[in-house]
Amino acid sequence: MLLVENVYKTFFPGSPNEKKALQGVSLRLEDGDFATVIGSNGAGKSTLLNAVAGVFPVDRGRIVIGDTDVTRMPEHLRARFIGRVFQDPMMGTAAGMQIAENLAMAMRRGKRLGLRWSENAAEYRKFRELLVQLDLGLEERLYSKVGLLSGGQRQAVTLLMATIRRPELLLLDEHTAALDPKTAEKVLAITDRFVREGHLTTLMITHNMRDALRFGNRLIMMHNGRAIVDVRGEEKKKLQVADLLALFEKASGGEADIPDNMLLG
Ligand SMILES: Nc1ncnc2c1ncn2[C@@H]1O[C@H](COP(=O)(O)OP(=O)(O)OP(=O)(O)O)[C@@H](O)[C@H]1O
Repeated sequence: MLLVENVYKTFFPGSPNEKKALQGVSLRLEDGDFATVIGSNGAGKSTLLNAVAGVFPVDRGRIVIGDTDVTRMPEHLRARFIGRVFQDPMMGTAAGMQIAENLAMAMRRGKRLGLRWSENAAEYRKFRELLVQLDLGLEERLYSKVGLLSGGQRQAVTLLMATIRRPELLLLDEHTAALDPKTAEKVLAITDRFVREGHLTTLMITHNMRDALRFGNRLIMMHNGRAIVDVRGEEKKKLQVADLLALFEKASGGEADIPDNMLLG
């Protein structure tokens, strides 16, 4: 469960560069909810994910993950509840380490690495099985350095790392935007499978309206630092891109610019 209650965040307050990024955003995800998040450029989507992850303190409001009020919890402690995948495939993995070492690190999130941490045969068997699920042939490359993988392969490994120990919450910030369309499709399919099978509570930012409609059981639209539309279930299933554009227009009072990359999706 994720509760975001009336959260505000202003960057550089009181200065000429003041930016009100979140202006009373509220939303609640139930266990297993998979919400896609769309919105115009600068709507506050990434800021929302960063606020939830604890990258910076919020000015007002409350954030609860599961049973824990994390509003004042520092990012490194919050990390034990959260799996994250960023847009940049270089960010989630350690390039100089093997795939197996990266996965071993993710298994021990927040714990000390034991002396024999890289020699656990049972664990390596498990890694191999998990890599088979990705269907990218990576099970044969357990000992390859992650830096040698393609962007899509790296994102898939990052996704595995983010979910290898079931997180209370999975945050995906345009995690396929930097990939070519075919690879993006593959990583999205893996994402969808992991989220469904793990019944993971998930927030996925996307610029692609089609993806926002195809995936998840909830769709949240942000504008001016607020969640202005929240459709779910059957209502979401019936939505088409044209309906989404109309909703966007109406909910933003006609003032939101729809980015081209959102339309192209
Ligand atoms: N760390 C920061 N310091 C200062 N301003 C920031 C910071 N992070 C975000 N902002 C500003 O807050 C506003 C919201 O940004 P945010 O990145 O959350 O939007 P977004 O909806 O993710 O947009 P996009 O689709 O363009 O990525 C923007 O005006 C942005 O410039």
